Amino acid sequence: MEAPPDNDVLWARSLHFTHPDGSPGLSGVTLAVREGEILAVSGPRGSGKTTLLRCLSGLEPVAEGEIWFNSTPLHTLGPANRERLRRDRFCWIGPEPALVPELNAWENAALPLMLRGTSRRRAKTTALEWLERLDVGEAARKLPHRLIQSERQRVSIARALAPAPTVLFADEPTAPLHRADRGHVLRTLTSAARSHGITVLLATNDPETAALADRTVNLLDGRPVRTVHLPEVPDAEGRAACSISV
Ligand SMILES: Nc1ncnc2c1ncn2[C@@H]1O[C@H](COP(=O)(O)OP(=O)(O)OP(=O)(O)O)[C@@H](O)[C@H]1O
Repeated sequence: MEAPPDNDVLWARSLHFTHPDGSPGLSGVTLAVREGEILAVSGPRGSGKTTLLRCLSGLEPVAEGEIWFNSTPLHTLGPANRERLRRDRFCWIGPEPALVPELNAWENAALPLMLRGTSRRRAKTTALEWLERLDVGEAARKLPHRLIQSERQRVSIARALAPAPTVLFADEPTAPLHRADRGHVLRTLTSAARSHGITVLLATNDPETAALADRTVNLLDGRPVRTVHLPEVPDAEGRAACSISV
């Protein structure tokens, strides 16, 4: 078992994952993510993007393969240590906002900071700054049920960025937003990541979203594929691009 190169913050080798009901999830995924990199994980619906992010973040233990976070082997950590690592170093944004219903917007956004030991006062200041940046500052004192879906998602994004995690896992983070709002929220997310050196894994099947990343890994049926561009051919059956497994 060999630790990954120093400049890779996350490194996975030959990951295999099968869902509890026997459905195939991942078959032999190998990838490296550099520190501060924004990596898009792209592919059609059901190609395994969410599964890959869940495995890399330690939410799902893999059946086979290795996952390294810096020099820590995630694949051999017990549940308590995995949980601690996830709390202290990772943040997650899902396609649906998942806020604590009893806490207002700023308290939700401040929660990960307080769990990491930041004082309530400092956590509140930081949370309010992030809510402002994401255009939901005015909703800071509202409970989640008084917010519309897109506001709740902005609060989820503020909550994920506020602690400046080492790695941010963002699974279709702008799915609940109107198309017109997506650009602003994604730019806020990517510029925050770049200015704070946050490494981002961004699952998306939207090419415009993937274009904001430094690099894209394409998945198909739980394995990475490479898109090969072929020269245009005049015949009607010719294809300009195809994908091959690598
Ligand atoms: N909990 C589960 N139990 C069984 N099969 C699952 C489970 N979650 C996902 N799958 C299956 O695993 C495959 C990969 O799903 P996954 O959600 O990772 O894909 P995805 O690329 O993120 O899709 P989407 O774009 O729709 O979110 C799919 O065939 C899916 O039906």
